[in-house]
Amino acid sequence: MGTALIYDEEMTRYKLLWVDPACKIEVPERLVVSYGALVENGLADRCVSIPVREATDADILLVHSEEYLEAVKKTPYMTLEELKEFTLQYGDVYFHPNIYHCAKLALGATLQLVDNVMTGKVRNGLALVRPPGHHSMRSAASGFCIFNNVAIAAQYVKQKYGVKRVLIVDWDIHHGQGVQYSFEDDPSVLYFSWHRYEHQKFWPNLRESDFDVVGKEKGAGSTINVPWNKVKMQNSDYLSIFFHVLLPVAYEFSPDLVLVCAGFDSAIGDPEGEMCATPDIFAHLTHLLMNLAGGKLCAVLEGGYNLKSLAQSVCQTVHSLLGDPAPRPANLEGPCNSALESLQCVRSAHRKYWSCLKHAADLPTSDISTKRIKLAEDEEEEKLDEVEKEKLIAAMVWPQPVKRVTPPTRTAVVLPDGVACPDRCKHFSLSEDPDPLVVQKLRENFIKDADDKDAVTLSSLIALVDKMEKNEICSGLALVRDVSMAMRCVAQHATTALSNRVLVVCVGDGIVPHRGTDDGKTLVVHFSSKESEEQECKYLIPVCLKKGCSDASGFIQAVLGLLLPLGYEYDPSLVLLVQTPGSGICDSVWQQLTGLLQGLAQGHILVLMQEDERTCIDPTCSSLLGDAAPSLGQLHAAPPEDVEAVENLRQRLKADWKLLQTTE
Ligand SMILES: COCC(O)(O)CCCCCNCCCN
Ligand SMILES: [Zn+2]
Repeated sequence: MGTALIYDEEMTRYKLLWVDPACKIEVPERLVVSYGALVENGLADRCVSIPVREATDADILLVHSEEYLEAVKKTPYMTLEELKEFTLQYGDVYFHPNIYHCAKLALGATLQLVDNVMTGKVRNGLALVRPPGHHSMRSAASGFCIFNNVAIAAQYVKQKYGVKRVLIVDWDIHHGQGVQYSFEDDPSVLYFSWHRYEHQKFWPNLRESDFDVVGKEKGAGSTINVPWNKVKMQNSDYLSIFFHVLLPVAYEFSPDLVLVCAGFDSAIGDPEGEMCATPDIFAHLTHLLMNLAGGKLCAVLEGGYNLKSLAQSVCQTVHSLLGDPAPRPANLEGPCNSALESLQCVRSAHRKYWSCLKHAADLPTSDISTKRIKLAEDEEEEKLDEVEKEKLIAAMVWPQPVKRVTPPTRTAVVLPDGVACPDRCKHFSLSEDPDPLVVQKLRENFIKDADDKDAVTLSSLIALVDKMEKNEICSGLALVRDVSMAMRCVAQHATTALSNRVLVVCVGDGIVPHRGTDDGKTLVVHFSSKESEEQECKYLIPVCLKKGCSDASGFIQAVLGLLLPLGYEYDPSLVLLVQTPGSGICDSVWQQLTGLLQGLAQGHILVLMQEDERTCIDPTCSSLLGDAAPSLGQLHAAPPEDVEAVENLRQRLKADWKLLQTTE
């Protein structure tokens, strides 16, 4: 299934008609450069183009009041003076004779996207719209917003499709208070927002944007606010919040649909956000959400005012929606102290609502928190006047995102004779006879007793890994007689011949290679049900789960809160995913794991399985080909000893792996 792109240039036909410093950044060029970049990068053509429609009164009244709608209906006929007058009653927003028409198109575009995803015409999509929506309230416009596109979309799908649970992820740098107010007592809509806050000093300056506002009555726990109390947040800060707050809760909640308030003012260069996360981070944020809700994801443009980083961020998002491998998450180091403080506060505020956070630490008591100590340079910066600051931010530079080309072959498979090659995969076998020297070396190193057939298989695997290295093949699956031998052989080849870093993820009670873990060339994470006899060290991490991988909740929480942070910080060039017999892992959990790991190593993942594991071939290939994994359903509480085990492991390892930190 494809990716929808919904855009109409009519939505560029309104703008600020008078002087207002607060609104001058919201310009039509925002849409023009975003759509233009999608066309220029050949992304628009790869999407399914869906026409916008005008929202009806009924659509608008799902969230807004009659009196507000009636008032807005009058604006097309107002003089300039009347428009200015009308605008004064609201904050940081402006009206224009054509903005009501455009607001109906923006909402209509959003609902068209939702309809096409819910009816299965497309898997996911992006609506490129303005005016944005997440600040507008039942009876008030606010923050450039007229109708609350995403809030209305959530009510719309509940009403029209009987959707039980909707997740709204708001990665715009402003708090979408309008969305929060619409669902604060509604447990069926989980609203997550991070936002520049600076202890309430940043717009919209609301007390209810802080981490301890969690929703009301039945909705308690279904509002997650992550305040950024400092600017210059980076990729590591954003990913830490995904790994240790949003994803664990989202998987427990198990939404039927994911809506994204896709504001890109959280990217570097933006005058509003003043953050330092680079546009390629949206490739990962999008990818990490794409295995929820069976892949049903609707992204709707909100903010984003640096035309360069906006265009790049929009392209990164659409690349991921199309299933293109994400760029490697380079140079992640770990969250800054302020982000860590917010992380700890949010996890503590929500531990009584979400079993995945039950073991979260208390609120930070440290009085050295960034709250009270105004660091010298901050005061220094504050002295800079607005104009100076804007010049500094506009002058910010960052690396051009790497080109994201999908290799000619998406998934290659090495199968025993007689096993059919799944659709859309390419059967991989040695084009010519294996090089006798290679076979000789293999025999010496790996195949003492085994027969020549192994030699052929192993040399096929080496050839396959070489082609992945050259980006001719993206991912691979191999069924082998002896997975441990194959694992050691591939790991050795990849680390020595190709001088790469290899992340080896072992699932099941099989044998684990010890090689390569001391020099950091290999990072082995081994999930099993048995206490390991292996000596744990920085690069050899045994994860013992009571019920092994058979308990979906315990396993997936270990993947989200431990394996992904490790993998992203390690940043391998190849992922080796090995399933040894007796893992007990079920297909849908295995597919979630395979899907999530493709955010690493530009999607270069090689799956090794025992040759008699025939039932696993199709689900594995489906995931390797980029299909969304099936939803796991609402997750019950993980076995306490498993949560404990992962928590203890995180505490022990966080000195070496900064992305594992969840407390100051
Ligand atoms: C949903 O709209 C997207 C948005 O969240 O980006 C709107 C931001 C309004 C920002 C209002 N203050 C501007 C002050 C200028 N220095
Ligand atoms: Zn914003």
